[in-house]
Amino acid sequence: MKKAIQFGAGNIGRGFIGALLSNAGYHVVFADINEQMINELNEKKSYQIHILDLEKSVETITNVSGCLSNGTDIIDEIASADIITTAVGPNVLKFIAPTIAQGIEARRTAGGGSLNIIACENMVGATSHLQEQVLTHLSEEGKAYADQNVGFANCSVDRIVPPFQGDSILDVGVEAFHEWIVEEPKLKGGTPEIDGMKLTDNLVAYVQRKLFTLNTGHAITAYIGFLKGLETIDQSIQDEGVRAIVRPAMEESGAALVQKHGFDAGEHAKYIDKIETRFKNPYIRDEVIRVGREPLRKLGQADRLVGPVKMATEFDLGRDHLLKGIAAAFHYDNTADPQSAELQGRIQAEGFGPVVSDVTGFAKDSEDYNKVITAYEELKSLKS
Ligand SMILES: NC(=O)c1ccc[n+]([C@@H]2O[C@H](COP(=O)([O-])OP(=O)(O)OC[C@H]3O[C@@H](n4cnc5c(N)ncnc54)[C@H](O)[C@@H]3O)[C@@H](O)[C@H]2O)c1
Ligand SMILES: O=P(O)(O)OC[C@@H](O)[C@@H](O)[C@H](O)[C@H](O)CO
Repeated sequence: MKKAIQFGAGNIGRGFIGALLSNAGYHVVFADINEQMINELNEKKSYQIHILDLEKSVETITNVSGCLSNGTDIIDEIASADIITTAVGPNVLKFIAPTIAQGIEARRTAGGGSLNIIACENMVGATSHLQEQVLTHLSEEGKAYADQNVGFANCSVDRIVPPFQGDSILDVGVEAFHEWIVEEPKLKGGTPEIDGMKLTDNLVAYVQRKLFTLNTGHAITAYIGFLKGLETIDQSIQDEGVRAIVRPAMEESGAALVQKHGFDAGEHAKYIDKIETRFKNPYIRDEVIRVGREPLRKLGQADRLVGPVKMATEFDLGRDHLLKGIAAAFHYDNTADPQSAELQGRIQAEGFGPVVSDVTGFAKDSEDYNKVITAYEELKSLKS
């Protein structure tokens, strides 16, 4: 039987990618540092996915097991796997890279064949980033082997999967919508047959379309909602004041995406409509603190907030609402989130202006910089 390793037995790992792989006939080994989750997977060997949408249903996922990602068994698992996927968070890829490299070396020694690795993270070029990290841990022979036998394919991954309270810690609650688009030319040893995996040779367009529309709108909904004292995404997007920033922000990034990648403007407007409907889903409880998590990552220069501003700038297009969204992110003050605490600490210690320039790359007194400073002041009136 084919074997898949899914690094990260969290929401998207169990709620989407692991499930697709299991349904495609793979035995799925979830690799995680969460011992309780791993023990439970090995004991129950199955879990349930609750589709929480207008039409509800329950899907049972079988043929799964668990393995500690920081133990020793994982090396043998990698040596004999057909596909490796990850959903651990972009900042964690560097921690799993040495393990993947050891597994590739073991595979080489054992004379193993082709393997594909796909990092399913909200980040442009996540797999290429993982590949760079893995290469630093490989011997020269390991690098040559990987070059011949290991495909590192980027992807775009889309399904809203917030934390869920089920009968077992393994159960997940998901929206019905899902989209996984994988960069076909990078795959090695033929294309794996996985229902629900779409293939493209133009991945950057699809990753940016998703990250700069859904995740842009999601993050701005979370940050403005948080400022207004709202708890969930659906509450926030139903608030007219929040929607009045989020919708035009998605339209601004949309105009830039249409210019950049040649998407059909009418189709893109429908894509935005669908995303807004997904945010309004009343059957899932998605807290603004999950969607707003790690604000420094989200403010990164290729990420969902600054990324579309740069793209709009490239085509000399409007970006005022995106800039308001950036200002809202700088207001995100949640002591339970280490990156929020770091951001607020920096603003206190260094002053707001220097932090804006440093984090966003907007030059002091540039148009975008000045608009963020003004919006930051204006948004103070929303604070609950
Ligand atoms: N949840 C969603 O709606 C969603 C949708 C699309 C993409 N994503 C992306 O998927 C990734 C994971 O998000 P999530 O919501 O599933 O997060 P999550 O916190 O639910 O899951 C992350 C998992 O990674 C595990 N982990 C942490 N360090 C690890 C390590 N060193 N080795 C192995 N496992 C480790 C954690 O224990 C956890 O189980 C992120 O990049 C996120 O942007 C999430
Ligand atoms: O996972 P993050 O922190 O990059 O972003 C939070 C949410 O926007 C994200 O998880 C979405 O739910 C997901 O990208 C939907 O496909």
